[in-house]
Amino acid sequence: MKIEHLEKSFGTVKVLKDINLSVKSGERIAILGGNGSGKTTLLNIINGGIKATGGSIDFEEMAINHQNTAYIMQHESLPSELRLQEVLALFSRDKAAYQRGLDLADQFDLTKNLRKKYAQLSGGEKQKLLLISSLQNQPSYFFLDEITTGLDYNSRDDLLDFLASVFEEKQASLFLVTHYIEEALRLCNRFVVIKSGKIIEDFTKEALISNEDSLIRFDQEMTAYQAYLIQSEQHTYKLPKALMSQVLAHDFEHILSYERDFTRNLGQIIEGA
Ligand SMILES: Nc1ncnc2c1ncn2[C@@H]1O[C@H](COP(=O)(O)OP(=O)(O)OP(=O)(O)O)[C@@H](O)[C@H]1O
Repeated sequence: MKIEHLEKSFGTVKVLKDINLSVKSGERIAILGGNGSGKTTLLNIINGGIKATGGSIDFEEMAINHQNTAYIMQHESLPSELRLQEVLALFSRDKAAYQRGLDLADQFDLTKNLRKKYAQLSGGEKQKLLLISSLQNQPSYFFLDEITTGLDYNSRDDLLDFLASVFEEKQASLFLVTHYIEEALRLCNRFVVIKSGKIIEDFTKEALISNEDSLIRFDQEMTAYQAYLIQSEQHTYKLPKALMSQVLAHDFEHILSYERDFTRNLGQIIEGA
């Protein structure tokens, strides 16, 4: 897919400016940036939800349509009276997909809630249901916008592991909007940073590992997200500086396990508090 000189204005306000991006099938792109930088708007234009006001997108061999796409938005919701089981039935493409949905519900500990209405589910359970209802149809293209917000630590960890295995098994393409560095590192192989509607960084995981300049810029851009990760749980924990020295030492695998352990430990502290 080739995006050239893409622009989007709402009224007189230009929120995306001269976006240029070439995307290969199977790339998993994290779209990062501060609040209001234009991430969701870009995601919505690529998946056809809204129209750009300038520039072009040539999808080339990427045939994105309703059948092969998982599209999960921030704060998405379903009719409150629908039961969990009914949601799976409604969204499944065929019988096999419905069965996959039930199996996934089991895997995510939702079987006990099958007859509960959507309105009766907790925030995290609603989010899991939204994901399962898409995953059951085995999509090839994923548009995921802040999908783990509201999940507890273990559910988030399980979900990321599960999505990582889905992406490994299937050469799926992913556009992921997230504020969590750990999530981006675990799921994506390319990182695009947007600031005030412009792409200011665009690098692959390999470049991130091998190029110290990228690492330093990544560090600068990511500082806000690391703080967000902690603040979002209303705790005053700070991510130790040691993490960044690991990044600079290119010890990538260590960072991943470190962040995972850190997140898990923090989860235990909060749950035990
Ligand atoms: N329908 C709309 N009408 C007017 N302005 C809009 C509309 N949708 C988005 N905007 C504005 O466009 C800018 C970019 O919004 P967008 O939702 O893309 O940001 P974001 O990077 O996803 O932010 P966040 O991290 O807070 O979710 C914001 O200033 C927002 O207020």
